[in-house]
Amino acid sequence: MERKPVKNRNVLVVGGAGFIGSHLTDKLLTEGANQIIIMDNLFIGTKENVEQALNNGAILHIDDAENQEALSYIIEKHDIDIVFNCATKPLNYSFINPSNTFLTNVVVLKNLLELQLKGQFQSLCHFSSSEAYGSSKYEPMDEGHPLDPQTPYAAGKAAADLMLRSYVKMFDLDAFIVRPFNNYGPRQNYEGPMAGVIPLTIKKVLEGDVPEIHGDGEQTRDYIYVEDTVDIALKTFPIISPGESVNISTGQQLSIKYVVDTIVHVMNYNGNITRKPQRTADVQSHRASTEKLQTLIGQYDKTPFKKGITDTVSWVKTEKERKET
Ligand SMILES: Cc1cn([C@H]2C[C@H](O)[C@@H](COP(=O)(O)OP(=O)(O)O[C@H]3O[C@H](CO)[C@@H](O)[C@H](O)[C@H]3O)O2)c(=O)[nH]c1=O
Repeated sequence: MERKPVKNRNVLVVGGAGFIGSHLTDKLLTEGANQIIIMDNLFIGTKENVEQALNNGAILHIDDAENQEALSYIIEKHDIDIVFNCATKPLNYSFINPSNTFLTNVVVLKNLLELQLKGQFQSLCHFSSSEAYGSSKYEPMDEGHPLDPQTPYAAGKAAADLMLRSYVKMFDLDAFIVRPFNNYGPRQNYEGPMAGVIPLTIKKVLEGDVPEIHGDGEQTRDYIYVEDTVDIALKTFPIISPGESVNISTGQQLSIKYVVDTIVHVMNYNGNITRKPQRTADVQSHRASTEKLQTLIGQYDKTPFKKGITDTVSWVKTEKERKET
């Protein structure tokens, strides 16, 4: 399968002002996409995330992709060729509003598939999540690993994946799935109950608060730096077949205890670390197989974890200072 790359094409990034979406938008600019359109409801995304992209010619529509009419209007207006779907609600929002989290993950993709079926655009790259696998049944987890979601967030991701595959089989659409494992890096939300362990720990240390480890800290994740994720997604874009999925990860398993220890070490923090009960329905262990990714794009030098953490700490610091002045 050969798909024309993004250069000179009109691209829509749904959820393009969010964490992964905004980095993807930046990367699309450097890859020479023609028009770059961002659609975001700013639920968790921010205008600041795309400030630079907007200065470089990207266009932002603040609107909700759960509204099919609004989505259709944007796609038609800008004569979109390719859609990247990065829209989602945070996993931790599952605790506050489970049905809404589930539905966002399903409805946005459903709308996109319906519009693609009507011929409104050519190609669809859907950003799913490793969470759709649930805890590992075996490791390394390849793309054939069962989908066994443990949260409504993950159930929405899994349902969306199945819907995409069925539309490809039945209607021969040009749509595929990239499956990032845990992303971290600049622009990841560090505020409040929806923040992930890396940005929240950094924020706590900066504010003189005590970082927390949930459970025994032995649960593992496969962390990848966000700029690597979007670079890899665009490298796979021209070659991955419709209906296929590919893991985006390092294949390196880190315990949460190791993650928190690395952050406090980088930040020279010698204070306490509190233990909290393990989060309900938490994934216990994740380690991805990167075999398929390597077959597609070859060897890829990923950002070393400590370097990625150092850059993330710098970003949170600068961002907090900017907000406080
Ligand atoms: C916020 C926080 C979390 N934890 C624990 C809970 C989990 O066992 C582990 C990782 O939690 P989180 O950082 O929330 O990440 P996780 O549950 O893996 O989910 C993330 O990664 C998923 C996979 O990329 C994404 O689909 C989700 O949107 C994203 O939220 O760290 C702590 O030990 N301390 C903390 O302060």
